[in-house]
Amino acid sequence: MTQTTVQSLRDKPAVRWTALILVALTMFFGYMFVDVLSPLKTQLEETVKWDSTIFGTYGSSEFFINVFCGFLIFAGIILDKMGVRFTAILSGSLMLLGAIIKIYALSEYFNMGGIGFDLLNSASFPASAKLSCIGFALFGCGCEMGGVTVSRAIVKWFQGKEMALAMGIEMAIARLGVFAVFWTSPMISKHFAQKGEMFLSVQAPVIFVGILLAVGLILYIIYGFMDKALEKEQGAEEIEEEEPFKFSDLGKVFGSGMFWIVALLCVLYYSAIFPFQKYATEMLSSNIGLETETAAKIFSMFPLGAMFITPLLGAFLDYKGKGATMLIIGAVLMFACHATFAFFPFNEVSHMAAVTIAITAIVVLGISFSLVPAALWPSVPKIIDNKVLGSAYSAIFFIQNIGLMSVPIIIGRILDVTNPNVAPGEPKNYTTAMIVFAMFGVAAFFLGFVLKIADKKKGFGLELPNKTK
Ligand SMILES: NCCCC[C@H](N)C(=O)NCC(=O)O
Repeated sequence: MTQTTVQSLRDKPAVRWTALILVALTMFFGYMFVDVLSPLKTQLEETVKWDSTIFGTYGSSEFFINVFCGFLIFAGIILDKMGVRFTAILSGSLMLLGAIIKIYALSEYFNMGGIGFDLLNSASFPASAKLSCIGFALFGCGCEMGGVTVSRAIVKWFQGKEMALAMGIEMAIARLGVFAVFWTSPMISKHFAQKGEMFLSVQAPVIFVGILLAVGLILYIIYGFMDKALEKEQGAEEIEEEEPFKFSDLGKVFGSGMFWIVALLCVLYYSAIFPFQKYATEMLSSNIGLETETAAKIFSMFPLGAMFITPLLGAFLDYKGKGATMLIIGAVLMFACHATFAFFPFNEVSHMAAVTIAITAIVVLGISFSLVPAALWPSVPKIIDNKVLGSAYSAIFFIQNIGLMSVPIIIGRILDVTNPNVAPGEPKNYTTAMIVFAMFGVAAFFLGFVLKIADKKKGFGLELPNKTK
């Protein structure tokens, strides 16, 4: 007798990978938006008078609502209660709304006294920066909510299959967004600066990525149809993730010691990555004496390297394991890169040698940024009950966001204090700032060890492969 097995949508590779591409592309546009102004720090200093502290506050503002209003916790609750497709569309809408506000904040019309300018303007903090912060904070709600939702969507489609590979590819696509924006943003900016359109030189890159975010929202809506079809098909089948959210879930998450180790490792590691991205272009220009466009292109190798290696490491983790070890090595490499920029005497070697060493350090950071995310995120389902996974990712992001919010302000302040007489646009001394970034690597390294020991004792399987069939 022959038996026919009915394939579910998630069993069809073409369908589940299409679902992945749809959600990942929106994150691609989101990550472009996150760093759209990062390569333009010097131009912002000259055009809209943002000093390093203001720029740092702007960088931090992405996380204001997530941290101060605990939005990320709500995001987890919304995700658990309303499901992936509602949350995806909500997050895409918030990202777009934030982008529109930021576009307005950087417009010539607004900065020449347009609606809301007088209300927001003050000598110490320009209106353009305040309104950009408001827009970026709303965008940040959407982007982080999107991140949690995408992780959840991947678990939904890929659990027991190529889950780490899928997460790795999703992150690789997001990294490609960072790479893309470090090329396009200075190019668009230069085009308008050469025409003497100074406001457009900082606003046009934001408009460009804002349009991409509108496309991203459409992709989330299309994903929503796929998600609905999957749910309809699964019907009354037991679906673990569909359990309604209960507040006691948060207690379960926060009560787990392993959760805290992972969350602290995450905040320490990422605090030396995303905030660094905001300053990297100016740091490279200052340390090596490069033009903004060239410095941004050198830095773009960081996400590019991470993009190629993350999926490979995801696949390695699926088939071979060694997640905790990967986290430790990633922390060491991150320290090595930041320490190089803190201590290497770039001005005492030839320009060629300085550029080569800078590129090598950036590539090393890229490898680190492949190892850690590829191992960290797929580890969460191993230490946390599936039923509270949405809340767990949100809680980790919440703790991570506290670091991502604080560090840019701290670095901005350090730069202003350690460069008291440096005129806008002039090279800055980045030594102290880079030492701070390097210290995060040291702390992450120790936590990686704690995690590995705890895993060995409790047997969560962080060093084991993911693939079950
Ligand atoms: N918006 C930029 C920061 C994204 C932080 C996000 N919570 C995250 O950790 N994403 C995972 C990653 O490795 O990019």
